[in-house]
Amino acid sequence: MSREPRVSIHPDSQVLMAAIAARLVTKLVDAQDRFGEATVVLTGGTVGIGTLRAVAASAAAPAVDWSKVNFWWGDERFVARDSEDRNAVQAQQALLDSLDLDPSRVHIPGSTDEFGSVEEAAADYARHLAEAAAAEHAADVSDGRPEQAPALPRFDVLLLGVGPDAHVASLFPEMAGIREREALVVGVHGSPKPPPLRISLTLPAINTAEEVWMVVAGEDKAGAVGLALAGAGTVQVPAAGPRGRSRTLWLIDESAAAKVPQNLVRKEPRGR
Ligand SMILES: O=C1O[C@H](COP(=O)(O)O)[C@@H](O)[C@H](O)[C@H]1O
Repeated sequence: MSREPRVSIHPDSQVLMAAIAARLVTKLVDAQDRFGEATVVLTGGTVGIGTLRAVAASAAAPAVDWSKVNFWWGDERFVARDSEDRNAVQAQQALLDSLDLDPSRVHIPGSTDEFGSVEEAAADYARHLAEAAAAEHAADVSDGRPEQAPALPRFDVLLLGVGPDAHVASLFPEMAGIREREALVVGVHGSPKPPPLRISLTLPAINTAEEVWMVVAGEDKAGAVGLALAGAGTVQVPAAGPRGRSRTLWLIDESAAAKVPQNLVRKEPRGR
């Protein structure tokens, strides 16, 4: 499979979110068949949270063993733990609270209730990721070879919304986070979109995912989507940077697709 993006265009945002939900359920079931568990990295934003609502409404959702799904977040807002601004709080309300999850598999970045600075919360999230990676590695290495554990667990699928300014996760144009090439998690100061303090995976972390799904709807996103797919620079257009190891999918609606280069367009039939 190619790391180059593939674009699937859906008639409107409702059809889009139902289609992403169906794909996500299938992906999680497939990963559980293969590995005995599945790992998803969630996004905030309109389509990200709407997709979780669509999963909650899906007749296929019980096909997933939700107690064996590992949840991580691509970014989180550094505010109080129960703030409605938190991507995790929105995800819990949309879906997670209605599922029979294993709480030890739900990895929410820290909040102002636990940490005095966004850097401490980012370091803690990186530590959690490394611990999960080490545990996964220990379970995998059966022949006793002393290989070094990776710093990140396997991400089967990683979802990303895109802002009108082309930000992904909390990596904003021209800011330090999108320029980061070493750290896997960063603390973000001065986010142009409130709230100003955030924790984010970086591109080096995002691009370890097996599949990256860019989930976008609305005409206010058309410019960002068009630039990202036309190959703009990642620092100026962060949405141009994400690449899954085996697949990069842009799942978008017609309004968001208005400026997509024609050679990349593939329209999904209504209802998919
Ligand atoms: O702030 C954020 O924004 C983006 C996109 O949000 P949208 O409401 O414009 O769809 C989101 O993907 C990201 O996770 C979030 O923290």
